[in-house]
Amino acid sequence: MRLQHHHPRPAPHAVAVDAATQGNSSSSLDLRPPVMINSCTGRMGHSAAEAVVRAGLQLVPFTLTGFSAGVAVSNIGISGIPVELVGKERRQEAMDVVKDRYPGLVVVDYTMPNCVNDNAEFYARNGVPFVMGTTGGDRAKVAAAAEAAGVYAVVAPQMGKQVVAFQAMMEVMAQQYPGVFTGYSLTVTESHQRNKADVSGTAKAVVASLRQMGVEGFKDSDIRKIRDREGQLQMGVPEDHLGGHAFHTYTLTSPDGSVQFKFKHNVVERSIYAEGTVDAVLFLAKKRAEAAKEKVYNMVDVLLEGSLR
Ligand SMILES: NC(=O)C1=CN([C@@H]2O[C@H](COP(=O)(O)OP(=O)(O)OC[C@H]3O[C@@H](n4cnc5c(N)ncnc54)[C@H](O)[C@@H]3O)[C@@H](O)[C@H]2O)C=CC1
Ligand SMILES: O=C(O)C1=N[C@H](C(=O)O)C[C@H](O)C1
Repeated sequence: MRLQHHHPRPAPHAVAVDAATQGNSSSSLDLRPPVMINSCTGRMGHSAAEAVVRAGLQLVPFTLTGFSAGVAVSNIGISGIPVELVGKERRQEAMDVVKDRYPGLVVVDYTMPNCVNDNAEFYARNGVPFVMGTTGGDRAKVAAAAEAAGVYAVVAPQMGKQVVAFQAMMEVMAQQYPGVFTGYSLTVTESHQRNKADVSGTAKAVVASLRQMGVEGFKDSDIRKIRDREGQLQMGVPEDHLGGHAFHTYTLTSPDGSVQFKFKHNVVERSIYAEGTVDAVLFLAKKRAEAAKEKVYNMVDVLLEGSLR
């Protein structure tokens, strides 16, 4: 494994451009941090890594993986950049190397719901700011780990600007008109690619706002999760996007059935989240440079600050 070898600190092209045009001040470097993405082996991690490169930020050429030691997997390439895979058994060693070679880095996590808390605690313990894009886990514990370590973090199940704006609108509606949908019944259906492990984190967030608007008796487990091809096609997912989509429909019906509201957000592919991820990284770098008192944010905070491009 190349981790053992000493490499001179790289001079990333994007940072070098900044340094040349902005007088090489430490703040210009801080505001465009190197980014480590865990895991570039996954669909979302791969897409976010491409967006990082597109944005001219330096992609750290190491990525944590869910593969165990001994499993034969080869390293991967992101937009022509070779990225070395690091199994869990060597992740601390890798993080020590990465922190040394890429000072000021920000970490992005797109892994699996079952490792959200372990990963958040790992980043917090290492004092590295992180964007937790992975859904699931105990979200309060993720925030608590970052707070306790004094580490900046954006924790959000949804990074897509326009969907985040919809979430924000629902939060505002809940604050302004609590109880407006009292007595209404709710159904929620979401469809994602077949191997999405958990129920939509975005749907859960929107349902939380709908509860504040008066919807009663609706549990997260009532969200209808579609993962089969037939159900996906029936919901209107284009056939060539069965492998990468996020369709959501929320239906509110009045007690006598005379009024119905439907909210939908349908996304194919992953670029909307990947671009939002870069915005979250830049937002965290800014918060760190400002030494902001608040440490833990969500994407609505990023949107409200005008930091979503
Ligand atoms: N916040 C947002 O806007 C979005 C969030 N997501 C969420 O991101 C997560 C990942 O989604 P996908 O990329 O589609 O899944 P995926 O299954 O394609 O990728 C997950 C990757 O994580 C790796 N992994 C598993 N355990 C790991 C560990 N302990 N350390 C490092 N890597 C590990 C796996 O090997 C796999 O390559 C899901 O929770 C999904 O809901 C997805 C899209 C947008
Ligand atoms: O796994 C996905 O794909 C997505 N996950 C997020 C979620 O669970 O809300 C965001 C979006 O729905 C895509």
